[in-house]
Amino acid sequence: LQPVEEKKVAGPIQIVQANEHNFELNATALEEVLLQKHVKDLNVVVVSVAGAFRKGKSFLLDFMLRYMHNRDKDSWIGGNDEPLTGFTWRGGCERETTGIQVWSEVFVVEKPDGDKVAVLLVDTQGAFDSQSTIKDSATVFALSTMTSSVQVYNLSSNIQEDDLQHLQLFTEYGRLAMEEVSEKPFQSLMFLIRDWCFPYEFCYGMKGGNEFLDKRLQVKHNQHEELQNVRNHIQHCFSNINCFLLPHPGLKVATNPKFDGRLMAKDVVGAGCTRSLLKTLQIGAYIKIYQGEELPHPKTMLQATAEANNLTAVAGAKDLYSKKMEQVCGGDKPYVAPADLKRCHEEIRDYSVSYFRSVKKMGGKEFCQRYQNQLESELEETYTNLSKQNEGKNIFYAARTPATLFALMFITYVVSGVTGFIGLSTLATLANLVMGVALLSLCAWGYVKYSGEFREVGTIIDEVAEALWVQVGRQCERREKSVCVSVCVHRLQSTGLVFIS
Ligand SMILES: Nc1nc2c(ncn2[C@@H]2O[C@H](COP(=O)(O)OP(=O)(O)OP(=O)(O)O)[C@@H](O)[C@H]2O)c(=O)[nH]1
Ligand SMILES: [Mg+2]
Repeated sequence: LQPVEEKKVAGPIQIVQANEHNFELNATALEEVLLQKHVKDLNVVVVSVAGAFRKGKSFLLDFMLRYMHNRDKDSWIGGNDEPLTGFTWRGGCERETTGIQVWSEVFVVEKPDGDKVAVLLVDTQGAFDSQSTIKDSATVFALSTMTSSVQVYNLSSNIQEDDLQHLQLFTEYGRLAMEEVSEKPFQSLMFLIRDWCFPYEFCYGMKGGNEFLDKRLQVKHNQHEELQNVRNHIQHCFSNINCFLLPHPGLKVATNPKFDGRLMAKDVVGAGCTRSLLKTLQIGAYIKIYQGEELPHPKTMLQATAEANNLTAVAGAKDLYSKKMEQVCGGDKPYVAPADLKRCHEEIRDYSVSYFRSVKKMGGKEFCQRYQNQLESELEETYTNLSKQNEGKNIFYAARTPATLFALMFITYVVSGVTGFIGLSTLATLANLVMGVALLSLCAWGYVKYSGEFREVGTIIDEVAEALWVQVGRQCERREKSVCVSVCVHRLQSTGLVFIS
């Protein structure tokens, strides 16, 4: 590839570079191509070719280049001895084109209405090669679809259902990155079917192609929903959809040169002539979106299905757990002893985990184990919530706060009486103050519980009362223990067997 500055001879320019599953835009190179003097003020028609790798995309673009150079001549297709040059293409099974390339020469074409437009040819990295992830393929396809006036979807021999499914996935990925999602986010799509072998059913070219496409994209009432969805999605994504059937180059092109590329090139160039220069430059903005982490990652079919299987099994197991626990400690069930609740939880948890394990899932052992761990921790969380709910049903538990406050009031009342009587007036005032606060808190707590307003205040009072309760409980326990120990010591001493100092 040649740098733009030294561009004397036209050639391919790498505008999107693929580095280790990351795509970077060479904005300067693109600007230089588009800001050439003779095209600066014209609308740009971007024609891009995308599809699976090794299917003759670059080869086709080179014929388009030939056509653009010789479109006034009759023999544009070139002689048998002329080697095909332009975007690099080659035979073999390994991928050739990477990232996105544009042809440095922008062709000025006059539309039938006399307006001039600049035509930019774009070659893209083939999808599904062995070095690209689904995300890489989706990114290249989506970027080229978003920025092109005509996206040529290069297919081999037929339109298969998986071709439509991939188109749906990739265009959805494109739509995600676009901010304003208008009804039809993309311009024209052309299915280009290479090596068409059934001219006796649908004749080669645009007419046969469109008839064939109508049949393929037809939505029927008795069709499965999945098939209808794919078709509706594609129809809703592009303002214009066409199809072109191309014969095998080895057989027909040589004998009937007026047919193949020329017709198609004319149609491609004639379509969607309104895209502006600005729109093309939006590639930069889109690339940033794809470099970020906001968009969901497209996945392989197996991975997506395995995730869906596992998530459904997790949801089923959780549902099972909730239903069974509902029967034990649901909203309308009375308080359960915490130990019993724990035992039930453990039984039901094991049951729902074994349900999860019994569901047939894709993805392998390790993958499923991850979801099982997730299920187990979610069940523990649900159990914690359920046991809190259960505690709330214990009326003694619920009465803890008012009981503590009452006790506090009673104690401070007695203390203030006694201290006042023996003349410790400061202590008596302090005790009175505490009693007042306790009374106020009790009133506030009662109001919160009755009205459901100011719940934060209620929570604070509950927490303070709980702390007091726990503290007093511990003190009592300690006292009980020390009494026990002293009783034991006393008994032992009285036996005369042990001497304890
Ligand atoms: N069967 C068949 N082969 C073709 C056709 N057009 C080109 N080829 C051959 O396909 C091979 C690959 O051509 P390329 O143009 O490099 O393919 P590509 O799709 O750009 O490949 P990548 O850049 O790797 O994605 C070459 O050997 C071509 O001769 C066609 O219409 N039918
Ligand atoms: Mg190529």
